[in-house]
Amino acid sequence: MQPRAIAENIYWVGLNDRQTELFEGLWPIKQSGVSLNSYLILDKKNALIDLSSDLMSERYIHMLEQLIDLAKIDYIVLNHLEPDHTGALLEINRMAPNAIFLGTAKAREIVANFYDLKEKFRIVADGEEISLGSRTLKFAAIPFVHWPETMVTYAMEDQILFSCDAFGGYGSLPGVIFDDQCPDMPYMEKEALRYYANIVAAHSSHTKKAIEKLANVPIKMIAPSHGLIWRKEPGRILSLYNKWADYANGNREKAVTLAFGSMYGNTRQYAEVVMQAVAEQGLSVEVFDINTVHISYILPSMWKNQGIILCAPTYEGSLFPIMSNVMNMAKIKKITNRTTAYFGSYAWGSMAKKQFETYCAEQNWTVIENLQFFGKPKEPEFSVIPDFAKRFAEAVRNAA
Ligand SMILES: Cc1cc2nc3c(=O)[nH]c(=O)nc-3n(C[C@H](O)[C@H](O)[C@H](O)COP(=O)(O)O)c2cc1C
Repeated sequence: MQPRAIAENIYWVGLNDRQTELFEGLWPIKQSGVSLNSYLILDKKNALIDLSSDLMSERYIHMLEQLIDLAKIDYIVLNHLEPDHTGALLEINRMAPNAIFLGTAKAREIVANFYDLKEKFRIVADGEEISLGSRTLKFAAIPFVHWPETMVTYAMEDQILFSCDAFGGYGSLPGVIFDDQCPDMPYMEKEALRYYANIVAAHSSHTKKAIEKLANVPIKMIAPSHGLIWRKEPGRILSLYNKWADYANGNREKAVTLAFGSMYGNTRQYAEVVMQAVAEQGLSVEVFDINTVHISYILPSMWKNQGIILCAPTYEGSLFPIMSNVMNMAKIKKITNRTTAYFGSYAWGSMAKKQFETYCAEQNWTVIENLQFFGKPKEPEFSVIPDFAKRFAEAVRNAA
């Protein structure tokens, strides 16, 4: 894509990353892609806000050169030091010798260690303002959304919030950059939730604090570092992030995530019947076959839903390893206080039940059922499902 003006003399200089298979080495983005948004403000002093990855530096520099001689850049604002925004830093630094980097004190520490860049860095305080000439930039620290050094930059006269990873989402930009131009908002919002659950969710209390800190700031536009620029409805992405952050504390959807894995079909067959019974209790059930569906796509469902049912067999004395990965990731992402159940097949002896119990105690998950069956599920195991579904639905509905 080519640079686009988002306001007078303020440009989006972003790129779609369609090459990276796994964002952060973990999260599949091959199908959705992700945009790496950077912004250039031309004024008496010229400022660049966030950069791009090392993979993209050549194309990124080419984009910038359409707008400015890089030697004329005065400030480079580093809202966040993750390498998807800073990989191009050394190359840019070489081509923009007159630029001073701006960031928090923590950003200075990180930049010194990641890029050996110790000179040319000016620490900006929380709330500090810098005049570019006709425009003023104001900086606000939002630590741990999602690294400790993170801040946002606010263009005061234009009321544009350059929010970096906050309020961002996966999904490459579909030839347009604004929310009001996007042909498929439900898709972009779904990808924003996946991004939230994968990247931000574990830091939800900090996200809430950031949203509260920004509550009285008049915002006409939110320009994040990934995904669409929110021009028509900046309040929309703010309220979505607020809702998603609130799921950490309760008020989750009265709905169910059912994740199952199976080697030979016994557990899968049982999971299908459980799914049907729970759905017949009037709860919406989102089902994931963990053998093939990446955890990245399961986490958003687990994050928003109160009910989580896990079905997996025993493997080498333990829970099926892919299920252990699902549970471990849920733990890392601080998915706590859920209503849950486990079902799984085994053949000669198993610690799976016990492991599930221990896990639930740690995560403060309320266990409604924890049941194993020998080989193929049979009538006694099937007969308990209707009563389980009733108790489970009730517990989900009554959860705070
Ligand atoms: C590699 C392998 C390791 C297994 N390890 C155990 C085990 O340690 N304990 C056990 O009770 N069953 C074990 N089983 C048996 C499975 O748990 C059993 O076949 C179960 O019915 C599989 O469920 P599924 O059809 O849903 O895959 C193992 C099976 C395989 C293939």
